[in-house]
Amino acid sequence: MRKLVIYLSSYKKESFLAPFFKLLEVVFDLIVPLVVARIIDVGIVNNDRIYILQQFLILLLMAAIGLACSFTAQFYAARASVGFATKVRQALFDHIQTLSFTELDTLGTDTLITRITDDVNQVQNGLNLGLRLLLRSPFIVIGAMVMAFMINVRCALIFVLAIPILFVVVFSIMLVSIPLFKKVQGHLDHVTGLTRENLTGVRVIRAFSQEESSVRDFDSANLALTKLNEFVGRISALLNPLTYLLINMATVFLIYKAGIEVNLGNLKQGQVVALYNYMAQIIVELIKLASLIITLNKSMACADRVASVFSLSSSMTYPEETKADNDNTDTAVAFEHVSFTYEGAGAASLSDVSFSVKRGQTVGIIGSTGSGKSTLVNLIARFYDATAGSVFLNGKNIKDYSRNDLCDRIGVVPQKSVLFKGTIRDNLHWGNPDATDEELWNALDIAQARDVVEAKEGCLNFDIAQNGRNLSGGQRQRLTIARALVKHPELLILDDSASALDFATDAALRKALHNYCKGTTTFLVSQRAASIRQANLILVLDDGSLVGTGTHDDLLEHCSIYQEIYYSQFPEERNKGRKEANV
Ligand SMILES: Nc1ncnc2c1ncn2[C@@H]1O[C@H](COP(=O)(O)OP(=O)(O)OP(=O)(O)O)[C@@H](O)[C@H]1O
Repeated sequence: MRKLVIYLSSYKKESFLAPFFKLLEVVFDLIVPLVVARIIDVGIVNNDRIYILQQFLILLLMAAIGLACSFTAQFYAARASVGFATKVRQALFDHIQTLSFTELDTLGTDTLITRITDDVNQVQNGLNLGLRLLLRSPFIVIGAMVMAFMINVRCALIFVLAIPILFVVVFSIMLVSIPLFKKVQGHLDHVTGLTRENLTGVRVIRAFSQEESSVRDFDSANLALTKLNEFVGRISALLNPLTYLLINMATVFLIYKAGIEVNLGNLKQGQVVALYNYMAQIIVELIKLASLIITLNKSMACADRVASVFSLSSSMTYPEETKADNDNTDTAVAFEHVSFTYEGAGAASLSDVSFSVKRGQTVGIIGSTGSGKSTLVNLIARFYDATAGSVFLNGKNIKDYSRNDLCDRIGVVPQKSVLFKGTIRDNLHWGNPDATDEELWNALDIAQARDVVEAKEGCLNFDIAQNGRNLSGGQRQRLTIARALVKHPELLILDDSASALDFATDAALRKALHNYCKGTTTFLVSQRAASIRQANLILVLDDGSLVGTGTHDDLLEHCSIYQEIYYSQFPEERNKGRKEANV
C-alpha cells in the first residue's frame, strides 16, 4: 500500500478536507442527544413551548450544517479516490509496458487485467470510504463515550466495558477474513482467464462442439469463486449479529443502571434518553467501522497485488544511448554459442546455436513444430535475452543498443497477426508515424495487400475492428507485413507470417521482398520448404539445436532433417533423385 501512496500526493488538499468535514459532521451528531435531553428535561418538564421550538430550530440548523459537511466530505473523498485510481491505473499500465516478455510470461495476461481493473477499483473504493469514515467512526465512539462520562460516570462505565469487547470481536473476524480476500482475487483471476479463453476461442469451441465442456469448466470455476465469496461473506456477516447482541446486552444493562440513578435523583429522564442515544450512535458507528474494515481489508489485499506488479522490474536493461562502435562489419547478425531456456521451463528451447548472416542476405529458418524457430528470432529482436552465449547485430552485442535504436532497426511480423482498433492508415503508421500515403501504398504493394485495402470501403480509412476481427487471417497477415515494411527496417523478421497466404501470393510476396528490400537482411521462418528454398542461407532447427546451415542444395545433400522435411513436402523429387541415382 505504501508504494501506492505517492499517487495520492497530488490530492493532499482533498485527503485532508474529506476527513475534516466528516469530523465537523461528527461534532454536530454528538451535540444532538444533548439538545434532545434539554428539550425533555427543560422544555417538556416545564411545559415551555417556546424553549422547545427554539431547541427544535437549533436541531434543524445543526442537521442542515451536518448535511452540508457530509456532502462536502463526499465530494473531496470522491475527487481524491477517483483521481488516485486514475493515476495508479495509468502508472500500472505504463509500468507493464516496461516489463520484458519474461515477466509478462510469468505473471500472465489474465492476472494483469484483473489487477489493472478490478483490483484498482477495490483500492479506489477503500480509499473513498477510508477518507470519510476511518476517522469518523472512532471519533464518534470516543466522543459518545466522553459525552456519556459528562452526563453520568457510573453509567458511562458500562460503555467502557462494552466497547473493548466489541473491538475484540470485530478484529478477530477481520483477522480471519483478511487472507481469504487475497484468495478470492486469485479465483477471480482464474474466472477472468477462462472467460477470455472461451470468448476468444469461441469459434474453435463451436467447431469442436466443446460448448458443454467449456460451460462446465466455467461453471465449476465460477462455483468455486461463489463458494469462497459466500464463505468470506458468512464470516463477515457474523459481525452484525454478534455486535448487535453485545450492544443490546449493554443497552439493557444501561437502562437498568440509569433507572436506578434516576430513582436516586442522580440523573434526569432526558439524560437517560441522551445516554441511550449515545449508545445507539456507538452501535451504528461500530457496525459501520466493521464493514469499513472489511472493505479496507479487501482494498489492502488488492493494493498489495497492484503493488507487487510495481515492485517487479524488467530483467532486461537497455543503455540510454547505443554504445558507439564501428558498424563497418558486413555481418548483420551473429549468434555465438547461444542457449535459451524460458523462465520456469525445464528444458532449453535453444542449445548452443552459432551462425552468422551477411547484410542483405535472406535467411530461411525451418524445423518441426516446437523446434525453436520463433525463439531464435525472438532473441534477434531482443524480446528475450539469451541465457548463455551472445547475439550480435552489426558486430555489436545486441545488449549495447538503446531500446529505440534497436526497435528502429528491426521490423518484426509475429506469428500471430495483431492489428489494433483504428483505420488501416493508423495501423500502418505504427511502423512510421511520418510515412506519407505513397509510402504506405508502396509497403502495401510489397506485402501484396493493395487489393485488400482497395477492396475496403474508404481504403486506408477503413476502420479495423478490435483485434482485426473484420479481416480474414490472410488479410491480417498482409497488413502486419506492410506495417513492418513501412518502417524500412535494416532487419526484417517474418515469423511464419505468410502461413495464411495461398501459394501464389506467398511466392509473389517473396519476389517483391527480394526486389524492393535489397539492402534489408530478412529472416523468413516457415514450415514450407518452398518458401525458404531460395534463401541465401537456411538454418535447420531440431529440438532447439542447429542441425544444418547452408543453401538449399548443400542441405539437401548433407542434412538428413532438411531432406526429411523437404521430401515430405515434395515426394516426387525424392523419387526423381532415386531414379537419377539408379541411371
Ligand atoms: N513463453 C514460453 N514459455 C515456456 N516455453 C515456451 C514459451 N514459448 C515457447 N516455449 C517452448 O519452447 C520451445 C520452442 O518453441 P518455439 O515457439 O520457438 O517453436 P517453433 O519452432 O517456433 O514452433 P512452431 O513452428 O510451432 O511455431 C517449445 O518446446 C515451446 O513449448
